[in-house]
Amino acid sequence: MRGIDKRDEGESDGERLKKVGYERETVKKDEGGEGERVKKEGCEGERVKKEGYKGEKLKNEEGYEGERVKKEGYRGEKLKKEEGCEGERVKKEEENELREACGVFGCVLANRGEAGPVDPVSVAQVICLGLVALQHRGQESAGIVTSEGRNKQNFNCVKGEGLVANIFTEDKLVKLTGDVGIGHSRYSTAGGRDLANAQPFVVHTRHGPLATAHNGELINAEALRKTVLDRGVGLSTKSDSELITQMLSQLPPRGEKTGPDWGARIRHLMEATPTAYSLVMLHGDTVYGIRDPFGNRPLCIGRLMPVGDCNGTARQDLTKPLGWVISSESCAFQSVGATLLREVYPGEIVELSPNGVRSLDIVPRPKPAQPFSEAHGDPNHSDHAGLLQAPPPAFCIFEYVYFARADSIFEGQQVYSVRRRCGRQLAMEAPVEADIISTIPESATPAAIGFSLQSGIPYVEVLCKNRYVGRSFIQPDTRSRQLAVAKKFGALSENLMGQRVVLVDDSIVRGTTVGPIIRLLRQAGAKEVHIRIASPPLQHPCYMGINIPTKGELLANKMPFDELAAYVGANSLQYLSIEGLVKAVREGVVTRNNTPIGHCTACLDGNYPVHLEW
Ligand SMILES: O=P(O)(O)OC[C@H]1O[C@H](OP(=O)(O)OP(=O)(O)O)[C@H](O)[C@@H]1O
Ligand SMILES: NC(=O)CC[C@H](N)C(=O)O
Repeated sequence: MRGIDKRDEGESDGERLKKVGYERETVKKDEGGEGERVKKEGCEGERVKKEGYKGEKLKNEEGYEGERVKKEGYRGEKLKKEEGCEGERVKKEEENELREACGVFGCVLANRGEAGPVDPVSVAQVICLGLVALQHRGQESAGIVTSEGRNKQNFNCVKGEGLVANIFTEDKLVKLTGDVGIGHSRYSTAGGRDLANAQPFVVHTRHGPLATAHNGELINAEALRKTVLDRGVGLSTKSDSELITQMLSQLPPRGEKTGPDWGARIRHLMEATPTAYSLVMLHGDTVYGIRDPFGNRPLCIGRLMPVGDCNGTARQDLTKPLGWVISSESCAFQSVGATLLREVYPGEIVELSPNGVRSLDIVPRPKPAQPFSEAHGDPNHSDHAGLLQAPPPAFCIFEYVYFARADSIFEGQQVYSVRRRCGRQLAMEAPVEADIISTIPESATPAAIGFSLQSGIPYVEVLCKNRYVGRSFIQPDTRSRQLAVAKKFGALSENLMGQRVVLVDDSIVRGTTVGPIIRLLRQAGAKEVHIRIASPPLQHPCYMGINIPTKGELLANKMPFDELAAYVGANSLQYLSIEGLVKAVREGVVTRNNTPIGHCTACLDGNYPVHLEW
């Protein structure tokens, strides 16, 4: 067996967590403030204890001082109803790619008090670096908004179209002053791709400016939009994210007695829309992190740590965080010098302020028997007991398969490890006699390695990837898409000449990639090419933040599975089963106290986590 790192095999949970930097927190005083941190065990930190909805006492979390702590058109317009099945997206040429979700990022510098001098940290720089690390999630536009504190009536804001590094040049970053801010990198799912729809969105409220950045797509955006417009509030775009910002600027149903009650406002929003969103929201000197009750999109919190001097003589206390960061994926923490604190729980509202991190609330998932509109229409609705009967979370399983960066951590496990397990599982489900196992770089590489480990067939690279060609292609026609594949890959002919090759990919969407690559390998001398896909067939559209082409364009829907191999020119083609994928994912999930686990597999089996009311 060549080219395989076997060190990872057979490791314990603890070893794995240690290796990936996942923290098992213990009570520790003096973490960026006076309070004690909540003891956490593994991925599932302690849920806040609540005494009623308003005025509840919340346990301190992270150094908190006090005791209390696409296009034009909406989803409905984009869909055409089909008899007896969920709506299908209206075909739009530029929507035909499997495209990523957006990336959100936020940063707050700590109130250091007597802690002594620290190296200056530019929040704008931190957010910019964070967005570069999240670039794979969205490449259409990006934005950063910073705040200079509670009493300022304006935010600093820079937005632009294209890649993060091209937008945030030095001259732009210096204008983004302030010790707190949020950022966004976007792939559109609602509203156009242009600058008008770039995020964060900013509105001026009676309590000063408010900014939000959103990853996801509201399943009931059309109804919410109507509600907002019926109140006489105008919207400047068709973006569901602007809608969120508008809803947050409104008073909660019970009003506010002294100043803004952001917890109540956010909760009101969450009760009005169950999924899909992970949000960062900026007001004054505080960033709020919000994850929808189904936890469909990822969100995690990190500590921004001092970096020691090059000569090893630290000029500052390395144990005290410089601040806190919040991100769609933990991969961004490494880039900014932060460590993962924990993931935000499904339904949780967290507050990151100069005093630390605290959990404000956890909003339950609506019970399936209870129509969603009834639950949120009732002002007395605070059915925490109902949590037990609520449906399980629905974290997007495709984050593991394709979207996320392999070094990110979800549910206490590294994405890379999950992908490798998928490859192992695939080798068990769909073995094949061959000489070498290889990958279509790069999301599929861990799965190919897993396949190799399981089968005992060596892993050998057969494709050279041009690193300057982007991850996904937005090409207007089939010829451009096929040439795009040729532009991206070259064959390593000496590695594959006369070989029976098993080529592992993470997914097939339209089949644009796999066919030309098979031809490339055959022309380079491959004797046989067997395709193994480390995910089940993609057969249904996603309405929760990922642009998946129409049903009719998905290769898996075009013909019976046993005809696919011949269609793409492979000797054989097989997919991982849904059960196999779920098993590979859940094997490494770290939970606490029987906290429910759940994943959204709607794009694979059509089981959407919430009944779609159209
Ligand atoms: O069937 P298709 O329509 O061709 O789409 C599927 C392909 O798209 C993705 O590659 P991409 O280049 O986006 O990402 P990667 O480099 O991260 O693997 C994915 O990894 C598949 O190879
Ligand atoms: N991909 C996403 O998460 C998109 C967020 C939001 N719906 C938008 O279109 O801007």
